[in-house]
Amino acid sequence: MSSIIRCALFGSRRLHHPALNAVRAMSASGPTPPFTTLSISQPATHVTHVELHRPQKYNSMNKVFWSEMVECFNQIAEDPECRAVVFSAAGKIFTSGVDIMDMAGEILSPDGDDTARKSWQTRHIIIKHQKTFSVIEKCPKPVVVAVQGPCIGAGVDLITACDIRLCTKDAWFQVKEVDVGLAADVGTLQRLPSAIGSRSLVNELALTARKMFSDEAMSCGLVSRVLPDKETMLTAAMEIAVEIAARSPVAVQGTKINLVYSRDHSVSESLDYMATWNMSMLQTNDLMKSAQAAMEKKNLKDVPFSNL
Ligand SMILES: CCC/C=C/C=C/C(=O)SCCNC(=O)CCNC(=O)[C@H](O)C(C)(C)COP(=O)(O)OP(=O)(O)OC[C@H]1O[C@@H](n2cnc3c(N)ncnc32)[C@H](O)[C@@H]1OP(=O)(O)O
Repeated sequence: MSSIIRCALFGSRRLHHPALNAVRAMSASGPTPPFTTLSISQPATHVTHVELHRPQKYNSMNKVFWSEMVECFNQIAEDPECRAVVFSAAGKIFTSGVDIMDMAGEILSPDGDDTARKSWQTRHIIIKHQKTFSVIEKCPKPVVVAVQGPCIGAGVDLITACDIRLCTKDAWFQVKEVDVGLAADVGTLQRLPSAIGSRSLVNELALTARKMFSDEAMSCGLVSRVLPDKETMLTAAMEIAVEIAARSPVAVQGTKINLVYSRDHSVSESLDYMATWNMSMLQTNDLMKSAQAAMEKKNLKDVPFSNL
């Protein structure tokens, strides 16, 4: 386990279920050093909570956020203690997207003596920023995201890289990029179509930048639940994360990896990948432990699975 995550975890109270107690432990007072935009805690066994913490700046994404996310999720991916993640944002606004004041210089004035060099540098910058959300998808631990209020621009890029999306009744989503003169370039156009399922709706949202409110987000499948307020939503997110974390990490992480793979490949390729995956993963002790617990009608939360 990395020193940053360890410090974050052991610095916070170690609570177990029920989810409500865990949610109380989730209200962070500020970012967890050395991070300056993220607060990390362990509200329940094997569950890591990552909170975007710039509420005074509408949780906008400044330069340091884009690299801290990569550092944070790479550490979570490597942390055998973590089996599920809740991602949320402090305050009343989930995010207002990219921090326009902090980021404009980097995006609009790339270094380079000529167009070729400036273009090369710009390409490098875009790819670097794409990694900020791709790390969520590449992390084998499932990520439950909880959205309250506005989720704008890069916020949509972020949530579409997560595995399970919940929101509050007052949440709204906006693919804002065309309003600020650019085509969204860090994940929305690539991931939103499979998150929603209707190409026509994705096209409408991305081409007009109209706001989509929580009832429509629910009916089109962008979120799987709408909760009345933030506390109820965080409780629900925690309950889901605790359920996931109670199950075999071999089964859970294999499921996430194969779900992501099958989204991007044919059924035939995905079945082939699955067979290769499970030819070794079926040899886990967790299979027998889980089957025995099912036969004995035992709660999986009481079955000890080794860390992966
Ligand atoms: C290579 C990287 C690629 C990444 C691309 C990402 C693209 C995007 O994210 S596009 C979206 C960019 N964001 C916006 O356009 C911001 C939209 N903001 C809003 O819609 C509203 O501000 C909001 C709904 C969040 C809040 O509305 P409210 O009426 O409550 O407040 P305002 O008076 O509008 O704003 C208050 C001050 O906050 C400043 N602000 C808000 N958002 C941002 C932001 N993203 N970046 C920087 N500053 C922001 C706003 O300018 C006001 O400042 P001031 O006038 O100094 O009080």
